[in-house]
Amino acid sequence: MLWLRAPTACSSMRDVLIEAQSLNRTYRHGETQVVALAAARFVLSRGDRIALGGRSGSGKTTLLHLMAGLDMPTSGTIDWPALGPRETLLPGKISMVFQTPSLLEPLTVSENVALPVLMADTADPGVRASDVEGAVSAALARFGLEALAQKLPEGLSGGQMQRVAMARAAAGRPLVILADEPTGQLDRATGQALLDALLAHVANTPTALVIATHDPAVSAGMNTLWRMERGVLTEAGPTARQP
Ligand SMILES: Nc1ncnc2c1ncn2[C@@H]1O[C@H](COP(=O)(O)OP(=O)(O)OP(=O)(O)O)[C@@H](O)[C@H]1O
Repeated sequence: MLWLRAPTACSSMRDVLIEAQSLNRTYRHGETQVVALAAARFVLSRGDRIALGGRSGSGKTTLLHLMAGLDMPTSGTIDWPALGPRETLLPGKISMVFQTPSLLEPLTVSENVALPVLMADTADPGVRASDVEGAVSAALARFGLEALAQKLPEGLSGGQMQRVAMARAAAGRPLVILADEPTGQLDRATGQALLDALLAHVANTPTALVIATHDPAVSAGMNTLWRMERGVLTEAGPTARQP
């Protein structure tokens, strides 16, 4: 089933962060084609909390990369009405937590968290250095990383690296955070703590979250379920959290 949640009367194009129509992504291996995303339609609005479920290989990473503007569709359209052109999205307006380790090895935890905030600020010279420091300190505190701030990634556990990646994605307060199975390598308690910190960080803000996950506990923390099945995206409905 294809679907589109159209902007409602009380929402406007300023509320629509990402909108896609007939979005396709096909990978080619010589003569073979893999349809990773087929005719997807969706709207992501301010404040949305989306859990993106689906089996391994169903197309979740492909969808997240298209939403972030990291990849181009084979056909169809994707737009960021409230965010601007694709080349301006990362890392200030949209941030990504990748499935695989992505910290920069020569930089400390603190520097890794600061990097996207600094990169985003280059487009906004009005932001002061103290604002960057404040954003980094707040993110380190939020994700329980203060004691690790001066460590290099090589001295961290996998779970700690994932916390740093999440703090890095959240520090600059982007309008969209896309996270690709951020708790996949963590035990349940650690994963829940990471999700709780993220939800607390974005509480009462317009930031929209889309989290690809196989973890029912993560899905339960979101408001809406999207499901991928062999490249087909459906909205599976509200989670238990939704009134
Ligand atoms: N760069 C690529 N080149 C060729 N095929 C790819 C590429 N990336 C993904 N695919 C294929 O596209 C399909 C969707 O992959 P994708 O990584 O988006 O799924 P996923 O749901 O994120 O999987 P997982 O849960 O295992 O991360 C799979 O069949 C995969 O093999």
